[in-house]
Amino acid sequence: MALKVKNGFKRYGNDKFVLNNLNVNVDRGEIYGLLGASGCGKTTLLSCVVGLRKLDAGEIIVLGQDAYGQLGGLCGYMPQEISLLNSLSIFESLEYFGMLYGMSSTMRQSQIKFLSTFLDLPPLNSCIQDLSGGQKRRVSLATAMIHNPPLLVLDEPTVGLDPLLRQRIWEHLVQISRDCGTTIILSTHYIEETRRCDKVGFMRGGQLLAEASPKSLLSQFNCDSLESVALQLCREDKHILDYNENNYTSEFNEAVQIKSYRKVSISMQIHPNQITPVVETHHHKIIWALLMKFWYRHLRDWRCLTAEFVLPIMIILVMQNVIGLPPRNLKIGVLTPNSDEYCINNSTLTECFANIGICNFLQKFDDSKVEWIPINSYENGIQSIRLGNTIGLLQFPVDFSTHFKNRMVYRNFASNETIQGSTISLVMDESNVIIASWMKLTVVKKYLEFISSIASACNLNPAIVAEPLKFNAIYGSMEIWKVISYMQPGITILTVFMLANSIAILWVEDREKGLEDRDYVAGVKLWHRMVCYFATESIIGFIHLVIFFSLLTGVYGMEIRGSWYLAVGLVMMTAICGFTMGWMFAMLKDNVLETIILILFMSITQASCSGGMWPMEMANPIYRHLAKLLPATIIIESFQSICIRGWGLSHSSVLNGFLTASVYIAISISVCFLAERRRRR
Ligand SMILES: Nc1ncnc2c1ncn2[C@@H]1O[C@H](COP(=O)(O)OP(=O)(O)OP(=O)(O)O)[C@@H](O)[C@H]1O
Repeated sequence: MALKVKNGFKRYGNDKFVLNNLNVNVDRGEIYGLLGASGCGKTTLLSCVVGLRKLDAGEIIVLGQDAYGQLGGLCGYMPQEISLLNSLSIFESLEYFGMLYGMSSTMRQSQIKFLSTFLDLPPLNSCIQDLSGGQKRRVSLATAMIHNPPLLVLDEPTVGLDPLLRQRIWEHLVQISRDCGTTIILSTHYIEETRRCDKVGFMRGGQLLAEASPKSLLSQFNCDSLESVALQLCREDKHILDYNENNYTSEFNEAVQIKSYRKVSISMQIHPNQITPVVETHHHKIIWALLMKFWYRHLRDWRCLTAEFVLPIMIILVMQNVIGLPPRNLKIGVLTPNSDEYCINNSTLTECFANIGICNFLQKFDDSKVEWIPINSYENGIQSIRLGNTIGLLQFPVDFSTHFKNRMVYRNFASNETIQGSTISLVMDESNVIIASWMKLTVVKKYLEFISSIASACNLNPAIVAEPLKFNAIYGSMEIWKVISYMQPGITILTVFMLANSIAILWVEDREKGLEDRDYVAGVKLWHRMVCYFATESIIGFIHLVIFFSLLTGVYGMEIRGSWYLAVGLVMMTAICGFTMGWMFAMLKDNVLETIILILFMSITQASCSGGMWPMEMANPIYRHLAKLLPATIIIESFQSICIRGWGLSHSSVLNGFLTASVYIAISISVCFLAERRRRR
């Protein structure tokens, strides 16, 4: 027996049973036509037959294999959807499946030649995405038949094909079933074409109403067409009270009731080839085929090319040219009450107190960063800020130079008038806190330079007037506002992680289009996919690494003070961690949009809470602890320690980065296997 389903039950979640105590018997070499209304459970039954789903209860024996699982080369499966990769050509698609089934190159070539003539396929170099619906179905049928399997499971194979081609296909199916003993199980909505079947099964509400040869059904029901038999079977089904006869064309109405199994007769056809075939899996050919597919897809799909190569370059360019650069052309109003003292002596700046003018102070500023806008009154200065024409007002009191000189000369004995007359005031638009902070820091720095130059001109040690504070850097730079050097390691890790994560989208897209299921039936296991994704994604991760390191260190002066091996190793571990987590997302989600939202959620959370852009020391303590659960947090800290501090593996901070990545990789892979087990139930 080729297929035996005994008391099969199946339902999705807690819904009603889709297969409800179903019994099906298909002999070897038989063509079995499965008929029934849309939604009666034909596809569900076929997916259980090919091992995509498990029955909830009951028994299913396929080609003598009392096991649920992949049939590999034993079965050729044509699902209802096209389920072919759009970016491959017809030839590549057929080659791909031929390789999955472990066919030799010569066998593949001769089968492709035969099928392309027999099914009247378009030129073999045509891309799948450029084919019409009918052409795609023919290619899909060809891929199911490429390896001459002992069992063909075809879900609506002739939909959308012209009558001549349908006729040819039927002739071929009859021929291979007679000559090669191929068992063919197919579902169709064209009732009359199943006259050529050895047996037909009428399905309704998850059960078979009848199962017999077309001839015996016609004589049993005394009808001249199978369509009339179907109609009569429905009429006789007394549980269906509201059946509307006029609505019946090629469909049954849906009704799910528990009914007793009614077998009309069984046409037994014994074929000499009754030995149970053995499922053979050619692991190396499967991996090679998958690698070929992934490679072509990555090279041909512009979305992959953009995400993988253009996006990282764009991120670096945007980051380096936007974040952390000093401001340019900040418009600051400057109020100097009596303009004649603006510059008291512009010629001999080396004389004591000759460089004490307002202009000497303002000249300390970089013209490209600050643009001084002369203002004639305090009110106008404030108005100018309110109107958004300037972002601040630097106000000098009347006789600033004289008072400032007196303040330096009299020091402790300076009067209040002198102190007030030498005090510069700055009013800022504080709505932009980053610009305001930069300006205030810069004014203090320039003020210290200003008085230091006055001290030098008066033959005093400038250190006397400097602030009595000394700052030193063990790691990092003393340059104020060098935020970018803090962010570079974080952004590298976050971007590599996010890009690697996005593999989940391709994986789920394949599942949505039925590619994953079709591969599964052909013998592709989860670990095969993982090996191939590991190989391709590691290469892509390495390319990202080269892009990041060459641009950041080569062009933008990022320093790697520690070991390059460690830095490269950690970024590669990040990529692996990112794509294995991507696999995990893909195994947990079935919808592309949900997957994109999940990746976005992960990326945004990590970007803001992992310490890559903003130090977690400044975060709420609860968040600070929670952030440690994000994979990027500890990895970023580790990468910062390697790049900025030059630390090695002996520092726990660096070691923890590698350990964290390893733990997340292990968790993700384990979840994938668990999810796969659950999925195939
Ligand atoms: N993955 C799923 N999750 C939940 N319900 C499902 C799922 N797949 C199918 N169903 C439900 O199971 C029932 C049977 O679906 P199935 O696809 O097997 O019918 P069918 O006879 O093949 O229909 P058609 O002829 O239109 O292809 C339908 O009611 C459908 O909504």
